[in-house]
Amino acid sequence: MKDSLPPPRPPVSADRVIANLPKFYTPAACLQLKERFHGQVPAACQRRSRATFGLRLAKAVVIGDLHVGKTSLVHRFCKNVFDHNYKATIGVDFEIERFEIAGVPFSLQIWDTAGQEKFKCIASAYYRKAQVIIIAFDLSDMQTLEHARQWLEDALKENEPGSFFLYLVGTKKDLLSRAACEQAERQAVRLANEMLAEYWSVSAKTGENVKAFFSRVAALAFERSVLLALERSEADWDELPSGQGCC
Ligand SMILES: Nc1nc2c(ncn2[C@@H]2O[C@H](COP(=O)(O)OP(=O)(O)OP(=O)(O)O)[C@@H](O)[C@H]2O)c(=O)[nH]1
Ligand SMILES: [Mg+2]
Repeated sequence: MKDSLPPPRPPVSADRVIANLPKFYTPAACLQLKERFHGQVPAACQRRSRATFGLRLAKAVVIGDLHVGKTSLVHRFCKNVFDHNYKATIGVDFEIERFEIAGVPFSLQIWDTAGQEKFKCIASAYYRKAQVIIIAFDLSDMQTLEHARQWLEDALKENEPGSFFLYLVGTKKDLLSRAACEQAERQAVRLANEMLAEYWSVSAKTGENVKAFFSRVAALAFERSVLLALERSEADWDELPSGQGCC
């Protein structure tokens, strides 16, 4: 009997433990202004807090022009590395990052896609059923921002509007002066508002805002999945024997 139990999961690292809703980058373009989880979320999680929850997962897909820094962003977050050399992504790649949010295990499956046109048809097959779409552009090459709308259209071919959280992320912040960055951000925030996206500026090279960004992504996806689960089956949820619910 004892042998059939799955081995216990190693604890998540301290910087993947999220107790409160991480803050937005700018109130000018954010998905939620509030700084706490929805009231029902901590309560629901606490009810099951001592249970061994089934692992919950959200799918996040990173898209955007070639060379904007999608792979670098994902590698900085998942492996804490940065490579100056450019190696184009072929098709797609993915990483899984484990979090503990409000005491509950939650994972982010991060799909890193190729920006090169010739790989687009392979990559777009992986957009489906994404809870999160991250459109990356290069702050030092504003042409890549102009293509963000097209990337959103591509994502909408595979997903219903409103079924995913949308983030617009300006990369390579380290390459710009403060004034140049502010100017680029003004343009990006305007577009983020039109697209109903949350805006972030990051640098994979220095690591600036990378953890904060992905923590925010994971926490908002988690909150939505708990609220949806509660909405869908409040009754089932309450009937589950302790230890078998999600939250
Ligand atoms: N200075 C600086 N360079 C960066 C940053 N992020 C990425 N780069 C560089 O930009 C180049 C492209 O980065 P990638 O992460 O490979 O770009 P990508 O978007 O994944 O490209 P594709 O896979 O072809 O779509 C590489 O030479 C990186 O070293 C950053 O934050 N700062
Ligand atoms: Mg890449």
